[in-house]
Amino acid sequence: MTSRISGFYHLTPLERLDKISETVDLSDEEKTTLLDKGLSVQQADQMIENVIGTFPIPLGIAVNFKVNGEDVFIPMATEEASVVAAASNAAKLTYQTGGFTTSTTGSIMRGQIQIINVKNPYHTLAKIYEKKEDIIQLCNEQDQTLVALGGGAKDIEVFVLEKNKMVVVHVLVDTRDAMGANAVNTMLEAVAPLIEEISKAEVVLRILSNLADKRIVRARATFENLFNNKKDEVERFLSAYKLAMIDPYRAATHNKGIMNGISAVALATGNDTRAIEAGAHAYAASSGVYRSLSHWELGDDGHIIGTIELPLVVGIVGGATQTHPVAKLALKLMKIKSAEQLAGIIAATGLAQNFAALRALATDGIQKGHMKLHARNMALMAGAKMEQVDKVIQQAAEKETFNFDTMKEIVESQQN
Ligand SMILES: CC(C)(COP(=O)([O-])OP(=O)([O-])OC[C@H]1O[C@@H](n2cnc3c(N)ncnc32)[C@H](O)[C@@H]1OP(=O)([O-])[O-])[C@@H](O)C(=O)NCCC(=O)NCCSC(=O)C[C@@](C)(O)CC(=O)[O-]
Ligand SMILES: NC(=O)C1=CN([C@@H]2O[C@H](COP(=O)(O)OP(=O)(O)OC[C@H]3O[C@@H](n4cnc5c(N)ncnc54)[C@H](OP(=O)(O)O)[C@@H]3O)[C@@H](O)[C@H]2O)C=CC1
Repeated sequence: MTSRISGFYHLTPLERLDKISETVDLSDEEKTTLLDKGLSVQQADQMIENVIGTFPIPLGIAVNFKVNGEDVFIPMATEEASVVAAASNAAKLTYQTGGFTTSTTGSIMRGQIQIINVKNPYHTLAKIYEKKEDIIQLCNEQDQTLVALGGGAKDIEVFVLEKNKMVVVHVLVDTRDAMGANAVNTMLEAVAPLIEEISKAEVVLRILSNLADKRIVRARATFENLFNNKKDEVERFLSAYKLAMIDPYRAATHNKGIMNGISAVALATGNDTRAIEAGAHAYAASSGVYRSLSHWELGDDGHIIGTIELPLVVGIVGGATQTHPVAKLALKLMKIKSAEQLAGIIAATGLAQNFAALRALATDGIQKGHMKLHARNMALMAGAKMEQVDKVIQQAAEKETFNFDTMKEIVESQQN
């Protein structure tokens, strides 16, 4: 199987699906699910409240990815043009240098229990640690499945916030292949009365933390030096990264570019994109200054070496991962066997996304590539009918501009 398919984007959606089906066995029913709207109103009505319909967004496939030695087609759900093209374009430049290599620190989530108006916080801290085993045992009584899978509550950490007379207990829970929020929150609510008994004070918050700093994923890759060793372009690329390390205004956009890739795969697999984004941005600020989640260095051979590290809390069970039919298919397309494997692929996609953006910004600028692909949206926005779009774009290309005003002029001239 190879994910390196040149010109994949010239195929029709059905031809792309057939191509992928050559290596991932998809039934006709599964193909229909993907090509139809993917989620029925009846299914949606089982997932959230007050359902009146569904909100389908495009599902693309990033090609050219090799992650930990395995070729993989990566499903990306996004409304933004050029994101899938960018990820594929960047991955292409790593295909011959070994692709992406990833690692994870495990699947430990932090659950927080906040205790207020604590008279003697340090005395309370000591008493809580003395009862650690009771706390852990009571947590694990809430989720036999998780414990049977080798997961469950493993440890606690206690913090004194002296100024506010608060003590915060962190329960460290291994949630295995689940994102784990529901599992952790259930444990915290069950153990809160015991914490109040030990501390002789009032518990308020019992909720997991999205700053999952014990569930860090790292990815690295070497990108062929497409600048043909043009020194100035390599320097421009690296200067764009360095700005994102020292300037929060730039770092916010730099990391948004990374999340274009990360959130698209997270959404496609039914994961909680808000939880992932909250954790990523909190981690980006954890040094005290909000900065880039990725790092870029010049390799000996002139290639550019990229690395990324961030908390990436994803599940392959729980949440919508198994209830949304397309999410299940997205996991099948990537042949996912564990949450850690999925997290690695997602981190690799974010790194690729970042390379493509920095490369465009350091050379032609983002608009040249982005607007060429965004043109279809602009033509439709300017009032073009579906059958008109290709002709409108052709005329816009002749004028070498894809802005709304030009599109509107072209559409109106064609319709008169
Ligand atoms: C857009 C490209 C890829 C064109 O780049 P190009 O060099 O014109 O592409 P190419 O024709 O040489 O093709 C190279 C490969 O790109 C892919 N590719 C090429 N065209 C397509 C297409 N139509 N559909 C799908 N895939 C496509 C495809 O894999 C292709 O390989 P091939 O199939 O030829 O062997 C390039 O200009 C690019 O990567 N630009 C960056 C775009 C980007 O980053 N978009 C994200 C949105 S902008 C944003 O929100 C993030 C940002 C910018 O703010 C972040 C930041 O500030 O850091
Ligand atoms: N701040 C946040 O991020 C919050 C997020 N959420 C939401 O919580 C949901 C995710 O919570 P989560 O607990 O994962 O969801 P679920 O409770 O749906 O699924 C987790 C449960 O699945 C069972 N399970 C079966 N197989 C496995 C396995 N291999 N590994 C791990 N668990 C397994 C476990 O035990 P058992 O069967 O005993 O349950 C586990 O408790 C998401 O929808 C998210 O949006 C909710 C609140 C806050």
